[in-house]
Order: sequence, then structure tokens, then C-alpha cells
Amino acid sequence: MNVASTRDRLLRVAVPVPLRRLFDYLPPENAGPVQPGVRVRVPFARREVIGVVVDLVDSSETPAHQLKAASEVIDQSPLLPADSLELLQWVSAYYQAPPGEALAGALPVALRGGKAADSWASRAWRLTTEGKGLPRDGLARAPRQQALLQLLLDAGQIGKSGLDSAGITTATVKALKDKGLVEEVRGGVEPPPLPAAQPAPPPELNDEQRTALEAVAFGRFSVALLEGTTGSGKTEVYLRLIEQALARGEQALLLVPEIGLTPQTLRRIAARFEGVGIAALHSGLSDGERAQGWLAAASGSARILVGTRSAVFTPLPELGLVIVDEEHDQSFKQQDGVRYHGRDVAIKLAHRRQVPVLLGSATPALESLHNALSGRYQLLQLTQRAGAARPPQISLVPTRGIAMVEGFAPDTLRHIDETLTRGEQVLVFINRRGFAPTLACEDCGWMADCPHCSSHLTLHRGRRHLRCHHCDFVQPQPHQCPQCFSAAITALGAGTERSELMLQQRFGQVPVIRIDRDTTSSKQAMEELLRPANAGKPCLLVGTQMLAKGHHLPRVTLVVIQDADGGLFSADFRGAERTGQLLEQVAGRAGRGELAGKVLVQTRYPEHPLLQLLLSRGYGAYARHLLSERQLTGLPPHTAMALIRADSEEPQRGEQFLQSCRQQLEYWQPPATELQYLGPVPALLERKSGRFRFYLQLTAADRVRLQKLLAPFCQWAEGNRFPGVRWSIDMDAQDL
Ligand SMILES: Nc1ncnc2c1ncn2[C@@H]1O[C@H](COP(=O)(O)OP(=O)(O)OP(=O)(O)O)[C@@H](O)[C@H]1O
Ligand SMILES: [Zn+2]
Repeated sequence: MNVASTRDRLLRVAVPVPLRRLFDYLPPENAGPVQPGVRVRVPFARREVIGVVVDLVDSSETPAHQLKAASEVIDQSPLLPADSLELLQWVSAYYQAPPGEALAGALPVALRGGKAADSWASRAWRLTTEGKGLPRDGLARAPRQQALLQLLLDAGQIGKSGLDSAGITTATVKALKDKGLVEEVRGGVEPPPLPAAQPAPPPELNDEQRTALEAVAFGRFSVALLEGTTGSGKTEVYLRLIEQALARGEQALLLVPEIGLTPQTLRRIAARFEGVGIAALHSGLSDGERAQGWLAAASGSARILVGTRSAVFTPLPELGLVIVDEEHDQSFKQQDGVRYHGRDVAIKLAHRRQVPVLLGSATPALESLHNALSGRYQLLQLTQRAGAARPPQISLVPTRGIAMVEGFAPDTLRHIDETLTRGEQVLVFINRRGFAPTLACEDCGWMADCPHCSSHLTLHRGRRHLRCHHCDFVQPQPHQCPQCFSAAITALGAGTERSELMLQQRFGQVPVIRIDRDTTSSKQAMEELLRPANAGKPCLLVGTQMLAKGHHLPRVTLVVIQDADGGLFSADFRGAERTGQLLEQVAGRAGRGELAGKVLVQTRYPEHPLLQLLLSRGYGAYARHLLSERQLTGLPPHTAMALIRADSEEPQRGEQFLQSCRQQLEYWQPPATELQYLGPVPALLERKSGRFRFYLQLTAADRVRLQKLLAPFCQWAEGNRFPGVRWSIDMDAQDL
């Protein structure tokens, strides 16, 4: 007997498990019609999980007697509309990721857990038929209930805020509800309210901004790269585009990097678009707030969605515009699970929906620049700083053979002093948090290493502990060497904490503010810490790359880059690109207002040709030079690259697994000019959290070639057992 003919159609479900396939289920008993995009509770390997129906089918490869029934259909109507399901299936195919994990990742955590979608709907109360039948003074003996009765007779319906302003408590509402006089009604979902912002009149656009704005055409797909120097008013261009999308009755999606910038961007947007529904999705929100914002965007009540990478999967029924701010930022690439790139998915999204997408950056990724220079994307440029601001003046401070004071050249300290004396602000950029990168014994040479990773432990003096920045292993700060018991142990090098201390001792007359992951862990911490800086008072900011991006502090006139050398000699081929981006972005924090800015770059290698090129001609010329180098070496973006990553507790297992992968791949596709294999090689951080990490690198002339090989490869690898080995595919890998 054919199962499908006697009952409803089968549900094809994406189940959140690490397998690259979908699973078929019978619909639950007595279920009404089921649509793709709804969540279902299904039995899976002796437990129950929540999956998403992606399709309804008439027959299954699973034998009829093995088909199980779903236990519950959670949603009445699809949570993910058809176009979101299609985008997510594309993501799963392109990144070779399990579809169930891709779909689960698209839902906010609270919804992934199966909570009803109308939990966040606005609630209101109205009278029941019986309530309406009461005389106007029918509850006069209970004055509070009487007040509510009158309100409802007059207004018909009242929401939470209406009750609050009338001073009516939920207890009163409940009393009338219990009597059957009042009932609750569920409305739509509104985005959580944003902090109040001062409305600001928009500035007059300059010519370059106007040209950029006019180049973006609505109602059809296009990709434009807005290459605009720091402080050139890119955000203003975004705001004008959003304004146009709203005027067309469309929704706008703005993707932002992960680092604490969202509050600032949100404030600017809220100030410009008063009364417009704006939803935010970032890590500083509670699960409930995220679900509410997501649902508000999906229902169309939020017209603007501002969020970090995963916001790209939020359903936006009336999407008309996509913007990716700081498009070069590494946080757009997910580093585990489904390793998608938020920017690239945003372009795919815009393509599917036939809307324009704008990528903005002062320091574009070489991938984007390559596409713009080859004519695949439109290149829009802002070469001048907006308003009265001028570009900062940058100079190198050689540090080789100089007597340094705790990491600072005497010249640098003199400039800091002069700037603060003039009542201006200074920003010191240090690429490491903590007190010192490690602790060492002067007598026996012992160093504080992480027992689980191939890295040193960082000393955090404030917390009196050593911590691993890769696995978060913590141990108390030792006061003698654990190897030879000598007391001569010293902190090597300087992180933000140490520099903060030194600068405080030296420039204690002004506030010294440290901004790094350790000082900004709570929600509003960054905003709080930056308050004196935003108020324009003289101060000294010390921080990691959290300070480098996007901040607009007009009274910062001196920027110090304490050590420019770290990334210049990186083993990762993207090292030079990243260093250039970071230095340009940090330098771009100087002189953004009317006061001129100065940047001091401390380096042991002032003659380094890349540093010279960057400082003399700026990131634009530097990046174009790097692009031509990548062409010569056959590296992305001139080729496509994917990694097969593996890790295991015993180093041989992962390595052997990758050996057999390579054999299998070469059997299918022998190495050639268009397809090359490298490895297995150890990852740059070879051991992490007790596991040894290796990768096999595939470089091909184009992505299609990689996809054709990797899809069957995944089936092969999933079909075999490799005990103790975890493996994954990293398409368009950003880190080695
Ligand atoms: N046309 C304009 N006239 C005057 N001021 C402007 C104009 N456009 C933007 N501004 C102002 O210039 C400052 C810098 O602009 P904005 O923050 O948009 O630059 P950005 O390019 O996004 O900078 P970054 O990439 O460095 O973060 C802001 O205070 C903004 O209000
Ligand atoms: Zn560790």
C-alpha cells in the first residue's frame, strides 16, 4: 500500500544535525494542511528535535515502514517564506553545509527552541460581548475596574502602554478577564524600542556623494562598491539610499560588522528616521529582543533592519535595498558550523530579489576591489573627507635601536603630551589585550604556555590570572617559576592593560580610557566608556581594533599606532591586506572634525616597501599592488580556494584522514593547472583546545570546478567512518 496516497503528503524536513541531507516524515495525526517554511517537532535518533519543512513530497526513498510521523506542527503559517528557504538551500549547497544547520542558523535562538511566534505579538484588551452589555457605571463598586470599563467602552481596545498611562494594573485587567468581561487580542509584532536619539538635520551632499547616490538604481539587481576614504561620508550615502527605499514603500537591510559599532550606527539611523520601525539584530541583545526584531522585520512592521552577519537570513517581504557597511570586515565570515560569508550571501540575496546592493568601505577587501576593477561591480569613489575635515598627516617613528619607554618612543610621548596640553584627544592603538603577551622565567627560560593550544598565555594583571585567548583556559598568576622555582619571572611585551597603566602614570591629568574586549563585555559598556570622548573633553583612549573601526570622534587629533609590524610578516597570505586595512582604519580616526589630524606609526622596519607604499600612497594604491601580486602567485581573488579542515586529539588521525581525502580527490580529479592541491598542512594555530588542526587546500581556476568536486566528496566522507576526526569544508576560507 502506498503511504502517500492514503494519507497527506510527506513532509521533507531540514533537521538540525550535521548530515548533508533532508529527512522525510509523515504529517502528525489530525494535522491540517502543512506548508513549507513551518517548524515541526520530529523524532530523531531517540530524541525530539525541531526542524523546518522545506518541501511536501508524494514519495520517499525511505521505506514506508521506516517512516516516522512528526509529532507536532508548530506554526500555522510559514516562518520562513519560499524565497528564504531557497536562499538557505543555496547557502547549504554553496558552502557544502548540512541544510538543517543552515536553516536552524537562520532562525533566532528563541524560535529555534520552538517557542510560538506570536509570543512577541503586541497584546491588547477589549470587552467581550458580555462586557459590552454592561451599563456605563456597571462596576462602580470597584473603582479601578470601573475606570478600565469606561476606558474600553470609549476606546474599544487598549494596549499595554495605554494601560500604563491610565495607571491601570494587570491585576485589574485580570479581575475583569476572570469575570469574562474582558478578552485579550494579539496584534502584530513591533520591533523593540530603540534608545531615544536627537533628530539631526541632514547635511548638504557634496558632489562625490551625490554622484554615488545617483548611480544606484532601484528596482533591479546591481552591485556597487563604495570605496570612500575614512570620514568621507559613506554613512550619509547609506542614509539617503535608505530614505529612497522607504519612500518607495520598501524595506532596507543594513549589515554591519560585529564589533560594538551597532549602537552608534543605530543612533544615527534612529535620529534620521523618526517614527519608522527599525529593528536591530546583534549580539548585545537578549534572545527575546532578537526574536522580536526578527519577527517585526519578517512581518513588515520594521522597515529598516540593521544587523550583523546572520541578519542576512531574516525574511524581508518588501526588501528593496541591501547595504553592507565595512564590507571588508572579517566578522562577516562565520568561522564555524555553516561557514558562510555574510557579504557574499547579501549579494546573492539581492540578486534573487532583484534589488541593488551597495558594499561600502574605506579599505575594500581584495575580492570586492577585484570585482569592481574588472567591471563586474560598479566602482563608486569618495576621495575627499566630508565637511571641513582634511586627511590626516601620517609619519613613521622608527623604533629600532631607540631607548623605548614601555613600548613608546620618546618622540611619541612628546607628541601625546603636546596634544593633551592643547586640550585635544589622543588615541593609542595596540593590537593586544591584557597586560603582557606572556610571562617568562629569566633564569631557566620557561614561558607560560597554554596546556591545550600551541600558544602562550596572556597575563591579565587586573584579574591576576593567565588566560589563553584561543580556548579561554585560565590559571592564577604564578609568582615563581613552576619549573625552577626562581622568583625572577617577568612579563614580556605590552598589551593594552600595561600601556594603560603606564600612560595613566604619565598623563594622569586626563582620563585614560581603555577599550578592549575585557572592558566592554557588558551591553552598553563601550558607549559608557566613550562618554568623555564624545563630550569632547581631553582624554587618552587606549585600545585594540575595537577602537579602529567606524568611530567618529572629532576631537581626536593624534593617533598612535604602537606597533605596525605584527602583520607584515604573517604566514597567512592575507596578512598584508589585513595589516593595511587595520592601519588605514586606525589612522582614519584622526582629524575627523575641524582640527587637523596626525598619525604616528611606530615600526622597527621603516624601510619596509609595503609600509612605505601604504603611507605614501594610501590603501587604494596599496591594495591594487597586492592584487597584482596575488595574480602572479595564483591566489584569491584570482583563483577560488576551499579548505578541507580536520582536527583530532591524536595528531596522526586528522592528518591521515586528509591524506585519504587527497587520494580520493586526486583519483576523481588529478591535479592540473586549473586545480591544485596543497597539504595536509598544520593550521597556523596548530593545536587548539587540545585538538591538532590540519587542512588540505584546494585552489581552482573557478568556483564551479570546486563545487563539482566537493559535493561528491562530502557524500563520500559522510559515508565513511573516521574515528576521532572532526572535519568541515571551508569554502572561500579567510583564515589558514
Ligand atoms: N556632505 C557633508 N557635509 C558635511 N558633513 C558631512 C557630509 N557628509 C557627511 N558629513 C559628516 O562627516 C562625518 C563623517 O561622515 P561618516 O561617518 O558618514 O563617514 P564614513 O565615510 O562613514 O567614515 P568611516 O569609514 O571612517 O567610518 C560625519 O559627522 C557626517 O555627519
Ligand atoms: Zn588555549
